[in-house]
Amino acid sequence: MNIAVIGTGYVGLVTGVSLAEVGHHVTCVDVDNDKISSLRKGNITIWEPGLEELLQKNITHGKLFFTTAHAIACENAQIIIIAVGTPENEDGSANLRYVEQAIIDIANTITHRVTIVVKSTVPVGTAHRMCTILQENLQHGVSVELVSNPEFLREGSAIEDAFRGDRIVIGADTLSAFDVMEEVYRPFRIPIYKTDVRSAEMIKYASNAFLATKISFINEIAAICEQVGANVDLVAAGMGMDKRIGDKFLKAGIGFGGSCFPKDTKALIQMARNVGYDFEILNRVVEVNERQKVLLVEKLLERFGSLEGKQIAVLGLSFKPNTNDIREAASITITERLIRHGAKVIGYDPIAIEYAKNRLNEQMTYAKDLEAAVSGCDAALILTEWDEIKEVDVRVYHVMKTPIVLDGRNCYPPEIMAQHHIEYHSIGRPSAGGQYIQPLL
Ligand SMILES: NC(=O)C1=CN([C@@H]2O[C@H](COP(=O)(O)OP(=O)(O)OC[C@H]3O[C@@H](n4cnc5c(N)ncnc54)[C@H](O)[C@@H]3O)[C@@H](O)[C@H]2O)C=CC1
Ligand SMILES: O=C(O)[C@H]1O[C@H](OP(=O)(O)OP(=O)(O)OC[C@H]2O[C@@H](n3ccc(=O)[nH]c3=O)[C@H](O)[C@@H]2O)[C@H](O)[C@@H](O)[C@@H]1O
Repeated sequence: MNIAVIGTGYVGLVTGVSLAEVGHHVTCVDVDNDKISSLRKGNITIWEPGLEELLQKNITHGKLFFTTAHAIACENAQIIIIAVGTPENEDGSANLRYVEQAIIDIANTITHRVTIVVKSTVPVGTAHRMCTILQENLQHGVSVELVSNPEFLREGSAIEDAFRGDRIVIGADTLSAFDVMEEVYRPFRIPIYKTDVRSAEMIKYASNAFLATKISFINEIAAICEQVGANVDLVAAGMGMDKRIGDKFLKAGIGFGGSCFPKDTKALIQMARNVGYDFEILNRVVEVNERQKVLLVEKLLERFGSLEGKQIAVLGLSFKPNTNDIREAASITITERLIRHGAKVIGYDPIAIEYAKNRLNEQMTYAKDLEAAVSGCDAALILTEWDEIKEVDVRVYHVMKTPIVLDGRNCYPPEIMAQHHIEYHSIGRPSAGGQYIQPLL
């Protein structure tokens, strides 16, 4: 099929590449000239394992094209997928100006019947509202169908998610729209869940909010574990063995970041507020997360009293491993706070440094590797559980002025750190690690 994708951010690009990979003819359009010229050369801006190779392969095979002209992208398209950003407004609600502009761009361009797919995360009712705007701006005689098809991929494993996701959600009002979407996604062999448009829009927010709730829940359990001498990792493993609970998204740490959980939780709270409902649990999920993000700084202040003149290494800058994305990463809040308390901060990340440089506090400096980062430091904070950090020989911390490690991602067994005489503070675990008894299966 001929498919146009509007917006070549993270989601638009992964969508374009994966649809081309299964044999569709895809043209991606973006208003950002630099992005398009870089993508045409086969270069990606947000690093993702395997993405650049698939991009280059599909460009070379003539299945994937990039343009800045909506008319070129939409000319022969049977499907137009909207994958533009929906950032946060000041009050937490979703800002729809890019989606609205994309709809106008489409309306100004198409001269034939087409199915328009909203993949951007949008509040319930948006697709129907966009349909009205579209009808008002369409050229005479053209008819369109509007479909909601929210995206569930995760950064860092987007290719895996695109080809092996748990479900594809399609919200539509007509059987013909479902038929078209089934044709688009049939090659992926992923279960398709068909529903009405508004429910599809809500599935996206409810899913992200539920996952965020699991994270804040386990972080609260971690806070209690620290007080009562239990080990949150062992608790989560034991809970996760119950299939009704599941073992995913129960990793305690320094809270959730990234371009979606923080904004989507707030947007759902706002969506509820607009209809007079106070989403109490979700309010608390967000509050717990704000507290969790600065927990390591609190622990550091408790340990040192003052951070004035202290040299602190920050290990891991991206919001999670396997991406160079630092949007809403804990590293932003933590480095700001450390610098405000008078600390000197030196950062290290396996791949996010270049991306981080313009976005983190300008007083921060960067190291070429982990050893250089911690060398001579008063303390090291671990913010992202990169394999490189988890698998390092922990004796590297002996090059510090004082080997004090505050681990926001529970990367090491506390016993090992104790054996190597490293002062070690992690999340929700007693410093001796707690007793681990293998379950009898
Ligand atoms: N980043 C992620 O992992 C996920 C994001 N989502 C959702 O997908 C949507 C897109 O997210 P990202 O890709 O991260 O956004 P992004 O903000 O990184 O990229 C959006 C792109 O759209 C382009 N654009 C804006 N208006 C345009 C127009 N009228 N015509 C053509 N191009 C236009 C921008 O220049 C930009 O390159 C959001 O609603 C987000 O919530 C959903 C699942 C995962
Ligand atoms: O809507 C979106 O944009 C996407 O948001 C998340 O994906 P993503 O933000 O890429 O990353 P996650 O793996 O979900 O991690 C988000 C944050 O939660 C944190 N996290 C995750 C899991 C966990 O157990 N504990 C925990 O603290 C991570 O460190 C990270 O900061 C969802 O997992 C995707 O399904 C969704 O499509």
